[in-house]
Amino acid sequence: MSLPVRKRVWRSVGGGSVHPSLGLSRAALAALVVGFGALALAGVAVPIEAQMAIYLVGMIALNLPHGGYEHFENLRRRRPSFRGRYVAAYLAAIAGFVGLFLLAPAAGLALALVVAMAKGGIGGLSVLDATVGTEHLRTRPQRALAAAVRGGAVMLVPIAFHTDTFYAFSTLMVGLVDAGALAGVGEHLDAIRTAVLVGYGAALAAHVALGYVRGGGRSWLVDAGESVLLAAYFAVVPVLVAVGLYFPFWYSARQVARTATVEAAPVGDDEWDLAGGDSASATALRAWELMVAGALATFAVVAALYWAFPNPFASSGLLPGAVAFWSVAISIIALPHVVVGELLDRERGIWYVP
Ligand SMILES: CC1=C(/C=C/C(C)=C/C=C/C(C)=C/C=O)C(C)(C)CCC1
Repeated sequence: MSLPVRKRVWRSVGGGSVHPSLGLSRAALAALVVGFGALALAGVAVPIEAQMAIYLVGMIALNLPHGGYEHFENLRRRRPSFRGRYVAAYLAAIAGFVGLFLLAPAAGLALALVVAMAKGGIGGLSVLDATVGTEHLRTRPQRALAAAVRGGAVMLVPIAFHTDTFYAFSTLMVGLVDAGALAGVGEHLDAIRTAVLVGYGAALAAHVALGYVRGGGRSWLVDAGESVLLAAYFAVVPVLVAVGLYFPFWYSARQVARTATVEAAPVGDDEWDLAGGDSASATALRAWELMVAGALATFAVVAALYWAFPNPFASSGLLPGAVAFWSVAISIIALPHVVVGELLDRERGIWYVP
């Protein structure tokens, strides 16, 4: 028996035509698995400086504008009063997360990992809902497991397969406030690695098996294939490159596919359209103005975060310091993406699927 979630119907609404970025995202990840797998087999190590540069370009230049665009798309045709509440809740969530990180940096780091996993997991499931359908996911717990497996690939798999790099950069991240906050964790790394490996492996196997038992079919095959591809990608590709390219080349590309697939469905009230206009050029100009305003607002938030942390670059060099700062900053900015944009927005949600 299937349980309704909101007004969602857990099936494709796209009438069979799915945006090409869905296929491209799969091809990109598979190519990276093969490429980095071959490098590893040949004993070639990718310099850490190059990895950090790839991470920063992927996460700042490519991922950030897409995050802003998702909010624009969500708010575009909503009532002004709703937009006002949304922005207020957004800023409150950011302030709360900063407070937590300042008071308890290890808990703040844990929340940052949860935010990255929730964005990848819940956002990824919505793409599946809209494009391929999710008939094989019959119950709420089964859907939660599906989201946890997709999201868990992003942070749990790297903990198990790139443990030392993960720990080193985690230490830098808490170092924005307290360089010693993770000192006690170092001696337990082997145990943590084993627990994560066993736990994640069991969750992945249970997810694939349950989907088969609960109906199988094409949606199960796609879901199982993508879940295994994500796990392989984060196991094989070095963690900074993997996370830095996952968000633009998988997350963002696939949300474009979701948007394109549900475009035909009613998405709000044209009366309030932020980008409305009498001509195509008037609409383009308004969209441009909104993008510039959004960029300046984001810059102001990032500047405030830089000012709020006692050691914004973790007392480290430019590249590692920037990776640590940006990872904390983007997680703080992305918390409301999940909480305000999806969980509190009962009417529609940022990963809208009718
Ligand atoms: C802990 C840790 C990392 C954490 C990254 C995070 C937490 C990224 C969050 C991204 C988000 C939320 C993007 C949203 O669009 C790194 C830098 C990969 C390196 C390894 C250790």
